[in-house]
Amino acid sequence: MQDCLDRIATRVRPLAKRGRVADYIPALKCVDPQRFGLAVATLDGEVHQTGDSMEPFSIQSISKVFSLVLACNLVGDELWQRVGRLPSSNQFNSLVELELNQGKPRNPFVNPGALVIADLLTSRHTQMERAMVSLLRELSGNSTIDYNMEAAAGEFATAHRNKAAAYLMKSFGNFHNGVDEVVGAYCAQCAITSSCRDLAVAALFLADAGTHPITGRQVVAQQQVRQICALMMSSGTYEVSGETAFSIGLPIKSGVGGGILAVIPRFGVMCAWSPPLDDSGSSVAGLKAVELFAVKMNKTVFA
Ligand SMILES: NC(=O)CC[C@H](N)C(=O)O
Repeated sequence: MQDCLDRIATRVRPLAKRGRVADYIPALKCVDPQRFGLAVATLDGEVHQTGDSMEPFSIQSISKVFSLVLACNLVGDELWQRVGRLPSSNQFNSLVELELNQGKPRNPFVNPGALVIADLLTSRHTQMERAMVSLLRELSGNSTIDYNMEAAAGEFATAHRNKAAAYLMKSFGNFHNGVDEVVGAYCAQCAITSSCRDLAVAALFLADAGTHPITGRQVVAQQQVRQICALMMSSGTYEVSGETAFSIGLPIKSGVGGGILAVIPRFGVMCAWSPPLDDSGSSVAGLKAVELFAVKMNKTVFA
C-alpha cells in the first residue's frame, strides 16, 4: 500500500498546475500550491501516508460532513423538512435554486444547506463550532485540532453570498437564529484546520456502519451512514458529482482548502490534500489521487 501511495503521489503532483488556489477567502490565497498529502486509514486502525499528510490545512466544506453527522444525531429525519436531498447543477454558493424552492436548499453540502444545518446546531449548542472541534478531536485522537480564528474572521468579512443566502432563507422561515451569529459559526467550522491523517481517521465510522473502529463509539446509526454516503456520492463534489461518481465510484466530499475525503465502505477512508482547485471547487490532484487509488485497489461501491 505504501508503495502504491508513493507512486500515486509522484504521478498526480504535477496536475496541481492545472488548478487554481481559492482566492475568495483571504486565508486560502497564501497557501503554497505545491503542498500535497495523502493518507489512507483502514478499519484496523493503521494509517498509510505520504507527502504533507500530517500538515493541518483548512478543511472548509469537508466540515459539512461532520456538521451533518451532528444534525442527524440531534434531530434525525426531521432535518429533511428543512434541507433537500437532491443534487444541484449550480455552484456550491448559488442562490438561484433557493428562491425557486421557497428557501429549502437542495442538499446539505451546498452552502445554503450547510448554513441551515449550522442554524439548527446553533439552536442547540451555545457555540456549534466548538461542538464540531470536539467531535473531530475525539474521532481523530488529536486534541490539538482547532479552527483558525483569523481565517474565520477573514471569510466572515467577505461572506456576502452566504449572508444573502441566510437572509433569503430567513424570509421563507427556514432560518431561525441571527444571520451574523450563524454565518460566523459556519465560517469557523470551515476554518477548522486538520491534516489528511486526522481527517481519514476521524471519518472511519463512515466506512464501518457508523461505529468508529478505534474509539468504539457509535457515531451515527447504520441507516444514517447509508444516507450520508449517498449524499456524498450525489452532491459531495457539487455540480460535477455525477462525473465524480462515474470516474471514482465512491462517496466523496471536497473542500475549497484543497482537501478530498473519500469513504471506502468496509475498508477505510482516504484523504488527499492539494490546494489548486478545478472550476467546481475541488482539488485537481486530490481527486485524481483518489481515482488512481480506487482503480488500482479495485475499490468502488459498485462491485
Ligand atoms: N466548497 C467549499 O469548501 C466552500 C466553503 C467556504 N467556506 C464557503 O462558504 O464558500
